[in-house]
Amino acid sequence: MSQHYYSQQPGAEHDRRTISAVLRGKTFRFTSDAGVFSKGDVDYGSRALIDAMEIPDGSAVLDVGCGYGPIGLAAAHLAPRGMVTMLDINSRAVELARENAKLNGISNVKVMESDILSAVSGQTFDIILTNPPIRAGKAVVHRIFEEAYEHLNENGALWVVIQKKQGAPSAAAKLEELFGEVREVGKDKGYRILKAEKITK
Ligand SMILES: C[S@@+](CC[C@H](N)C(=O)[O-])C[C@H]1O[C@@H](n2cnc3c(N)ncnc32)[C@H](O)[C@@H]1O
Repeated sequence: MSQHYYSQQPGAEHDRRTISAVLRGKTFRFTSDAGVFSKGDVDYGSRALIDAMEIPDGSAVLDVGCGYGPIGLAAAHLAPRGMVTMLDINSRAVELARENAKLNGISNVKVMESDILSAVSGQTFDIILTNPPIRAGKAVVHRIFEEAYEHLNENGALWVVIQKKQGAPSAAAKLEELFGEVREVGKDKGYRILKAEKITK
């Protein structure tokens, strides 16, 4: 069975642990496990995105590739009257994200197993957040961007964190092709935060 963090069913032996992290002023506890992304600590890039993201209360938010949940759960904390949908292809990550919502007393989330955005067909969102699975390949990352564009409301925004050396320039080019314009709204070490707004004229 595959051991990659982006597998549907990671075969790795369990190695559950609970870590804590302060995100946007709230102390979260996250249970992580072998076979999920960044199990030992909240990923530096995810933190950079969490620090930069603007989530107006009441927003319909989508976190694509939620892992054990730091980005989506931080968004749910920032928008208590909003609803955050969290998706991941990895069934272990999905279970952990559900568990972590409970562990942190967060109820305005839905967590679903999904290949890209397949589980939310027909739904649209105000904000889509992603720390994309670079190791799954460029085709997957570009499909996430394409499907995100399709699932955004008018004036909605896609926020992406990506390392410069892992393809930020090519991601920005793809986003520009889809959205017409993309802005770099944050920079932290080698990470770039890109924001693309869906403005139809
Ligand atoms: C870079 S990790 C980010 C995880 C999490 N957001 C975090 O901050 O820790 C990318 C995530 O995308 C998921 N993923 C990979 N391929 C996917 C796909 N085709 N559809 C949905 N999620 C996918 C992986 O399982 C992984 O959890």
